[in-house]
Amino acid sequence: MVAVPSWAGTGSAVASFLFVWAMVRNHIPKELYFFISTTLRKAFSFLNPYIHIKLDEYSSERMRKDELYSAAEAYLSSACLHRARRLKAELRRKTDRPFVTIDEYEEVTDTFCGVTVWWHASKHLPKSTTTVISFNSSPEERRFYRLSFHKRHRNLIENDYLDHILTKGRASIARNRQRRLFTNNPTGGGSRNMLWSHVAFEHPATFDTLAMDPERKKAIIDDLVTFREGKEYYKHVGKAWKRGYLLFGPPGTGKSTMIAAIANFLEYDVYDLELTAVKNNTELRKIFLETTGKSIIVIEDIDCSLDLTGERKDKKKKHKDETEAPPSKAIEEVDIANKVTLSGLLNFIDGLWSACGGEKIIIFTTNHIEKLDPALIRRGRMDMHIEMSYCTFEAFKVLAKNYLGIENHHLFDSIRELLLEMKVSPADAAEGLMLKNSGNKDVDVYLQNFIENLNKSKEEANKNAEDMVAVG
Ligand SMILES: Nc1ncnc2c1ncn2[C@@H]1O[C@H](COP(=O)(O)OP(=O)(O)OP(=O)(O)O)[C@@H](O)[C@H]1O
Ligand SMILES: [Mg+2]
Repeated sequence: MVAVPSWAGTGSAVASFLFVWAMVRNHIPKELYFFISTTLRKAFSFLNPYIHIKLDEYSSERMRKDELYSAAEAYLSSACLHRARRLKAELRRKTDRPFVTIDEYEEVTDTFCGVTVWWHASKHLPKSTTTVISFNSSPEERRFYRLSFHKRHRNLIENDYLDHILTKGRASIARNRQRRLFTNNPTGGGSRNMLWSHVAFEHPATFDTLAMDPERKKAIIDDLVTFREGKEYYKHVGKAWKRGYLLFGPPGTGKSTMIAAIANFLEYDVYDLELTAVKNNTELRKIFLETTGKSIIVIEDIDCSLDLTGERKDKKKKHKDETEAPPSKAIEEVDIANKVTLSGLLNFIDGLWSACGGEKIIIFTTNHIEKLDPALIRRGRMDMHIEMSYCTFEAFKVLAKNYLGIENHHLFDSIRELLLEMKVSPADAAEGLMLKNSGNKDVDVYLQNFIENLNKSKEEANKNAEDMVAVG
């Protein structure tokens, strides 16, 4: 362990002085006490070339954990842990791995641009510890770090090193945090305080395992990277830092799998929003405000969630059907108070509120893009429309690699031909390639079965088509 340098020999002199000082301080007038202590502090700081910066666990203005403290904690745990002898491990809430950091009263060194600094972990003990025995954890206990360095490096440390700590610490926190999958609780019910419930997000899908045309996959990844790194750009052009993706296509083509792959790629949390459980637009806004940055807000099967197109169609119908009595204004107002409307949803996506809380991705999925109101999915709201299609040969190759571990095979040509003629969803293709617990791991057999099944489906499809023609 390395300690902040001190002068040999002065230690015992200072200790004796402090002892005498503690004895006499209660017997001298207050004014004299303040005069002596101020003079002594000045003298010590003149002689001591080291500067100390204290990083408190809780910020003074709000009773919440200070971000710089948390960043320093994560930074020390990832960059300086190997130099510490006394460590502390704890299982923190919302994580599934022990978090190891330096223990209290331990000191470690760090080097930045050739300059050595000292980090000392400590804590303020609660005032009551000496007199009261408490069975609760000490609520007054406040941990802090003291960062010490030579005064000639003051500019470097204050301007660059603290920034470095913040950036590296934040990155380390993002890397190690357990990501979460949220779902909204029904609003208007009993648990009004808890708008979202969550579980650990553990979906294993990645872009490597996603069966899709490689070029289209690359275009999506590039788009995501541009978004993730676009903080300054979005600020510069005056846009909220958010991006919308519309995933559309038949069932089993990988829309939900794509969402999981995006979340894993960006390391974002996922908020799975069930619109039918939201009472009205006001509740929707509250729910939105409870989401955090670095998150994906998903509305699956948006065409089924609500009759979002109904609002506009009803108005048109009302004009056409003049014999029907118009609903009273009061009924209309009650109706709006009890449902999420298209305009409420549009506000949610890109109204003033949408810029709150950091970067966000909004994803809608649908099997029926044609049913959606164009206003909902116009560019700017849903910036990228991604069609998830039936299995192409390129997509099949990804599945074959994932499921069977092969990149080429003499039966691939026949499969290519069949996939050109047939509409097979990746979900069906994946099911056909899944190694069952039959003990038979022969790839030839699996591919042969796969081809046979495709041929059977083809024959059935042809027969159905012929029947239809005959009936017609
Ligand atoms: N493109 C794909 N790549 C890899 N696996 C896929 C793909 N599409 C489907 N699958 C497999 O099929 C299963 C179902 O896919 P998924 O739920 O993503 O389809 P979906 O498009 O969301 O369907 P739905 O419209 O019914 O919600 C997944 O668990 C996955 O194993
Ligand atoms: Mg789905």
